[in-house]
Amino acid sequence: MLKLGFLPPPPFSTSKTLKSHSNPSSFSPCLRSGRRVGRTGGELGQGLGSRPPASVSAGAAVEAPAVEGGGGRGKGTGEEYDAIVIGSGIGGLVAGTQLAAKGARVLVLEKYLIPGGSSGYYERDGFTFDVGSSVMFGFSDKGNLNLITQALEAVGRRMEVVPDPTTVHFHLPDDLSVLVHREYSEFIAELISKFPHEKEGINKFYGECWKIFNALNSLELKSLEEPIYLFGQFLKKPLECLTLAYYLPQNAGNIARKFIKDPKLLNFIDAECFIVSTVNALQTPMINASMVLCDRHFGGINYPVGGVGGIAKALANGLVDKGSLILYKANVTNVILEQGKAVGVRLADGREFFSKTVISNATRWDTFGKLVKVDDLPEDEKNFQRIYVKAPSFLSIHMGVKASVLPPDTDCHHFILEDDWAKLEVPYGSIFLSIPTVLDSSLAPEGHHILHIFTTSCIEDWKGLSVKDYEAKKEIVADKIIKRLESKLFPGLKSSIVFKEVGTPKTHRRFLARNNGTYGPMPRNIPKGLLGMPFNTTAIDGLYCVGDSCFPGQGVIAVAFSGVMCAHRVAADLGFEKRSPILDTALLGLLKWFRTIA
Ligand SMILES: NC(=O)c1ccc[n+]([C@@H]2O[C@H](COP(=O)([O-])OP(=O)(O)OC[C@H]3O[C@@H](n4cnc5c(N)ncnc54)[C@H](O)[C@@H]3O)[C@@H](O)[C@H]2O)c1
Ligand SMILES: CC(C)=CCC/C(C)=C/C=C/C(C)=C/C=C/C(C)=C/C=C/C=C(C)/C=C/C=C(C)/C=C/C=C(\C)CCC=C(C)C
Repeated sequence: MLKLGFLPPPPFSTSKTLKSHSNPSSFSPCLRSGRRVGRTGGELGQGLGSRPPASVSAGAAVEAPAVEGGGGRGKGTGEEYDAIVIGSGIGGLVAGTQLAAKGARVLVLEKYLIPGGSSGYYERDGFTFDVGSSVMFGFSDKGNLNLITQALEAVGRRMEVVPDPTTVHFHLPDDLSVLVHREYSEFIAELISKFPHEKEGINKFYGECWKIFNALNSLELKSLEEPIYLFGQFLKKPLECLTLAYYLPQNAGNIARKFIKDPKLLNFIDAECFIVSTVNALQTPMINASMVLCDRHFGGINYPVGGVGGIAKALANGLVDKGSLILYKANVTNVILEQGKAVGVRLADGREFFSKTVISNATRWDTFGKLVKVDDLPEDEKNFQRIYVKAPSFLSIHMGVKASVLPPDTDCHHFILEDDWAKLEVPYGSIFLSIPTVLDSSLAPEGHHILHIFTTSCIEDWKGLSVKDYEAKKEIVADKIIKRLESKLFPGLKSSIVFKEVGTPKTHRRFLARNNGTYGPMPRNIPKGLLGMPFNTTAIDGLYCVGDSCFPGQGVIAVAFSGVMCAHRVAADLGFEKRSPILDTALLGLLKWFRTIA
């Protein structure tokens, strides 16, 4: 196993400490071979299973101080925080920790038992599973775009990481197999060897991506909604800012078509974009495509030792160290408005907490559909819903398998689309597979590997079923996917399984509070790049959004950037950073207008 030595071992979360806490979370409620822990009903009235026992406390995973008995001024017992963050996904945690590091007093309220949301973890029978995918961008020791590393450092945390020598192994129709090597030159040489007639086009398209990545990487990243910073960057780096402004409304597919003619190679570019955006290249903003297509070679993909869940735990611990608070089992049902301004939140159990600002890490559909009670949806949100719809959810299969089933030198991440390019964006059409134990063997008992298999799936496919039919359908669908993997990659896979848990879009909705299980917005049609994507401020004074329904969209590094931007804008509004109210009005008005023409 290669070890990247740039960071010392984390003081807070080795795989050992992860495993020493008993079963703190339960992403998918169904246990192996029909073993179940009872049901609590809830939104999955059809019986997906249950959360872990209520006696399992957040403190088992994070040293969170208790915030008991309501802290609201409504109850006359609590303080007014600078900011309340609803939700502890990476977006919410980065916003919270950045603010705490600037000296603000923050309260993070998380519905679930542990932090992390879709970047959380759960443990079963000695296996530590990542809830979401295990491909981590922005986790290197280089440049300005290593936002995960920087977010941890802001609260005095570091994690040991293992570099992945290959980002992803594509297994595509017509036996096209492409390995995305960490070394850019090796990847380009491999791609050119498959498409020698497109050598120039390949170099030009990926070269264009580097132009954008280098511009991004040269900037100090803060809020694009804060004029003093934005105009300052234009003065310091005019060429880079103009480059970004030029590409902001463009998509990767159009640019690829300028340089590349071979339809099969264009299909490959679609697959490159699809794995990070769940849409094809024509619908993927060029800035986002460049970010991921280059960071994987610049900083590389690096896996945190002990699992992805360690990132959220470290951020939550860091937040507490900075004198702020995180409270679990805190289900926010309302944002409290006074004279049109957000001043606090109410929980399902009736407790109220008050603050100068409220930041929602819930999806925009939930923030404006459930948490904020206004008669009419603000124009900005109508505009957002005009341009974007909910991206599909996933069916995920977490498995523990005997190590002997994997050939030696198996890569960590695979993307499989067997025989028909037309199936790329169709539910269950393609298969994502991560085997994080290839990089960190401590995640599984000796002699075993973890396989996390996922494929796009829509909640509609899982509605209206009885408990029995729902469970049976999960088994049937999972079985088909496993058979496909058996015939494409790993003969004998089924008989090597020692643990299996299947999650559906309903599981994602229930345990991660994702609206319809979605992983963020996707454009309804061909978008104008990132131009229509809302930033962090909202139409409601004092209310901000953070996470994947904000600029720049889905992905851990993307939501980390949204957290950095949000914290900067909120800090300026709270007086922790410089601001100019006149320039604010002008810039926010201009950005709003850009969104309406997107
Ligand atoms: N490797 C990867 O790239 C990878 C892996 C996992 C996840 N992801 C990405 O992470 C992104 C999501 O991050 P995010 O930060 O936007 O959101 P998130 O879904 O991870 O976190 C939101 C959090 O808010 C909580 N929450 C929601 N409503 C609440 C309420 N009313 N009260 C209290 N808590 C509430 C949820 O329980 C959850 O913990 C996804 O887009 C996904 O692509 C990426
Ligand atoms: C304001 C205006 C108007 C103008 C101005 C100009 C300028 C200055 C601009 C600027 C801009 C900027 C800064 C921007 C930024 C951006 C960014 C940072 C972005 C980022 C992005 C990212 C992303 C999108 C990411 C994503 C990722 C993901 C999603 C991932 C995923 C993964 C997976 C799923 C994996 C797969 C797996 C397998 C295959 C197994």
